[in-house]
Amino acid sequence: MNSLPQSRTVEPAPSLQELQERALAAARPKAPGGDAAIVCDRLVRIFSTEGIEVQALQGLELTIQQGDLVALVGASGSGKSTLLTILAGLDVPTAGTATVAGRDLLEMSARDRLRYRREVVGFIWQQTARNLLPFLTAAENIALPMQLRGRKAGLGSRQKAARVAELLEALEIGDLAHRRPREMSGGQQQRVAIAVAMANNPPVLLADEPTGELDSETGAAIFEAFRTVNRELGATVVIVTHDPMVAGEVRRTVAIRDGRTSSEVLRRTVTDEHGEESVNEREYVMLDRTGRVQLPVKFLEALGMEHRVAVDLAADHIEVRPDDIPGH
Ligand SMILES: Nc1ncnc2c1ncn2[C@@H]1O[C@H](COP(=O)(O)OP(=O)(O)OP(=O)(O)O)[C@@H](O)[C@H]1O
Repeated sequence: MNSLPQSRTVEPAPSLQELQERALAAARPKAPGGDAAIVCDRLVRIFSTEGIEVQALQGLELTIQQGDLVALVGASGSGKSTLLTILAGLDVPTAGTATVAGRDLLEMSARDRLRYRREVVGFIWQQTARNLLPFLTAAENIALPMQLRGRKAGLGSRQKAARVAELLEALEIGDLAHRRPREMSGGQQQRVAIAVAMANNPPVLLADEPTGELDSETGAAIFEAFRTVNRELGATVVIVTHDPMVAGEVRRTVAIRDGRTSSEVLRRTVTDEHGEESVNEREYVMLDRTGRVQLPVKFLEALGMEHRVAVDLAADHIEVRPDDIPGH
């Protein structure tokens, strides 16, 4: 893992007018999360079954900017699907706040929730058969969410047909337009499912293990389809995955551990002085508002750290060392 190169550019001193404008901008009230597409703050979800409580989310914090393409990873049972179903409006958190495209997920009425699921988020399940209606063709499946939107809010029939054609072309599935799901492969069904999820042009697209039932080559093609949707249709895309290929291709991978976001890997393409491009990768851990961080297990194991560690403040960083007076 390499750290990002330090920039040595010296910026010219700002003018008085620029300083005044900056001060005014800083004083203006800000919307929570700025222009973020998704903001979760201290999100908690507790399931109670037969007197046993499971804390699936334990104060999760997450901000995803508009236009981002993010992979959510984590061990089985860490809370990924719970988070995704809350963001999809299919489940309600026990406590905390969650905002998607400006909608407060805890404050929505049943009617708002239905509209939210039709217009604000698109969702793709792992099970290919669950995403499409078996008796409709691909084109009919894609048109259906637009029809369900109702006459008042929806498009006219010519506009709907144009949108279906646009999605068929963008996802390169024009040849499947008149096929029913049973006449398509699993990968083809998932590409149609992405088109269905994007039919009403939602700002956010969520997918739970979308390549889980596919071989790696087909999975790569599906991932390319998500990239197309992100780049060409402008959707913010969040994919829960175990697939190392998917996690290795996105700009940002967020790891969830025990119901909290624990670490992140950010990737950037950097160009050196010879014009050579390379991917720079850096791992970050999350710092919550009480100052807690979850250090990577592999780091702790490498230095045999447990229970108590020594911390010191240096000029521009904090040092964490193994306990230097064990036994006290
Ligand atoms: N409806 C439910 N009722 C009771 N417990 C649940 C429910 N849904 C999830 N859980 C529990 O919450 C925890 C988190 O589950 P979740 O499905 O979110 O994990 P995950 O990270 O998506 O796992 P996987 O990768 O295996 O899908 C688990 O302990 C799970 O058993």
